[in-house]
Amino acid sequence: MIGIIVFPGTNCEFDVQGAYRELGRDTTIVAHHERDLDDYEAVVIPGGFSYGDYLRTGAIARFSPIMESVIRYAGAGGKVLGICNGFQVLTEAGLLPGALQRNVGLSFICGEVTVRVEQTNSILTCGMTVGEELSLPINHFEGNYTADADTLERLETQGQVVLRYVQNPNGSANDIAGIANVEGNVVGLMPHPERAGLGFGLTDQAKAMLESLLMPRGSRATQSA
Ligand SMILES: NC(=O)CC[C@H](N)C(=O)O
Repeated sequence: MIGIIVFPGTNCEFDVQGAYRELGRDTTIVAHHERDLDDYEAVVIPGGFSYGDYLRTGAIARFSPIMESVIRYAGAGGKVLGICNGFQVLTEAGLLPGALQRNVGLSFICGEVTVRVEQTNSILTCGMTVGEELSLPINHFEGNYTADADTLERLETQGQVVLRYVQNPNGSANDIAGIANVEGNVVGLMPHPERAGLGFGLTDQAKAMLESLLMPRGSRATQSA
């Protein structure tokens, strides 16, 4: 069972639910005021505009009761995936380094991007192949990943950059589209794999990405490391 966390303003929870339903996986919606995550094999924080993106995107959601549980869950090795606004919440909560700032050009972008898989040591990419490229939808205003030089250096040398844009759409440092924590059990990305073909059938590569979340830790990553 996958727990999908919603805050006021989240709007991609049913996309995530629909995608996992297509994969035959059960999901439950978990409200921001709840605290219990024990029953879930993975937790997804979906996209949207939590608390209207007021103050700074993700900055209010991080104070929700459920985020204390997410921090504990991640600390115990639980799998946490943040998609778009979910990525923004994870950086605000300190579960991932850096921040997402406004896109270069200051426009909301909505379209398809090609991303390259850079690492297979994470819960998002363990069923994929390094160097594999795939097309994923994006729609965001604040997807421009930034971090100080030392953090960027650490992300690169420790293999925490899991996805990179082939053509950078938003000004993200080092073309970063998604990162993991050192352990690989917490991942955030700006593109939306759950929407890749949603309504028409998910693409095979999006399926592989979403299925990765439910693979036993280390199963494929250890083989390909
Ligand atoms: N699709 C989304 O999750 C949007 C993310 C965020 N609120 C932004 O515009 O940057």
